[in-house]
Amino acid sequence: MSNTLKLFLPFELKLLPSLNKMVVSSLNPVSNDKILHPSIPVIDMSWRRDLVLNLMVRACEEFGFFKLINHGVPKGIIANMENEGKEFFSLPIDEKKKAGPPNPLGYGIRNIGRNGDTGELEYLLLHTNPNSISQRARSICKKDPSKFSGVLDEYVDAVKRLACEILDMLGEGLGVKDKWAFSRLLRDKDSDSLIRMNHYPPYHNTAGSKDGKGSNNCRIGFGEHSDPQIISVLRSNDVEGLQILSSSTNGDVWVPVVPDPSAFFVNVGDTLEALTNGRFISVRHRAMANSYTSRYSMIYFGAPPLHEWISPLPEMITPSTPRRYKSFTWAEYKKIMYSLRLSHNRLSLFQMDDDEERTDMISWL
Ligand SMILES: C=C1C[C@]23C[C@@]1(O)CC[C@H]2[C@@]12CC[C@H](O)[C@@](C)(C(=O)O1)[C@H]2[C@@H]3C(=O)O
Ligand SMILES: O=C(O)CCC(=O)C(=O)O
Ligand SMILES: [Fe+2]
Repeated sequence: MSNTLKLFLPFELKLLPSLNKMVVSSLNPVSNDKILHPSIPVIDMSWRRDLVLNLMVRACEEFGFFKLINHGVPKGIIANMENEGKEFFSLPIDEKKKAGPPNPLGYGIRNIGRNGDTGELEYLLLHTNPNSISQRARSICKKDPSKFSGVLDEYVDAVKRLACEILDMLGEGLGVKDKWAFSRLLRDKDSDSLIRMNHYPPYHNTAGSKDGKGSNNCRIGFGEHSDPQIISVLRSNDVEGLQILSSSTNGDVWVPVVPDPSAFFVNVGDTLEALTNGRFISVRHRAMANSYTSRYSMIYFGAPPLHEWISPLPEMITPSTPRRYKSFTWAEYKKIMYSLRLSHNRLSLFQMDDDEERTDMISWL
């Protein structure tokens, strides 16, 4: 039995008795072959703490992604947030455009970033700072800006708390001396964290099936990328679309994430990959717009303050795992990421070259 299978046994058993793979249809537009997909780790926050720590670390090492259930965020807070998003996206386009164009914050439609990326979506991208939210609320929700900012602040507060709890567990699970090393960056009053609400409007495929499930004629809602921050906590309504890229012996496969509105999905971001010296992987993912129903997602991107230096933690550097990434400030990383296309592997620009790695090894010894 593989280590992975042993580790994810509680939920693997529910899926398949003896294999860590499920046979499902690929949603990849270029292939409709039946392929083997690894199943996505599910972690129940009500399990024993030591088990949760262990599973989280393994999920971040193997997938950079996991589903979290029994997370403790009240349903009402989530429902209020989803309703604010739905209300905003149902406004006439001219009204919505008053909250844009994105700079990068604000309302955007189809255009993603500054370098020509597009997708079948509209979105609101906001800073999580309550002052920034209340200022933006004036152009987003003219009817009741203080209700809008109240709902967002409450959601951000709850999801940030969850993100910090996850990061503390990861720190402890990794055996990092300073187990608050990750969460401190999000708790900092100058943290550059963001909140994003995405709406993928129904895409009507007259040639395909009407339920949006049988069609192979998908459109990209949000193209392939990794999230640049430390951690992303995503929640969507009950409509499929999110896919993660998983590397296996068969090559890379797009694994469809079965939607679960009662759960959160957690992504490792580029910055956490750098902090863990590549032990955790920043998962590449995308969202498809292939349904007859609107898909709504909301994502909290936990980020460090702009001036913060990001370097692999000392415990993550050993003779068998030499230093992989150079130090950078979050401001520097952001500047580079905004000069690049969505799909660019921007963290690779900060990889140590062989000479630097050798010098670092010598100073370590
Ligand atoms: C094309 C771009 C959009 C993005 C900034 C970038 O230049 C490359 C990263 C993109 C991304 C992906 C994750 C988040 O949705 C996001 C807000 C982020 O921090 O990095 C977006 C950026 C964006 O939409 O502004
Ligand atoms: O909408 C989704 O499920 C994913 C969106 C995403 O990856 C992002 O906004 O960075
Ligand atoms: Fe993303």
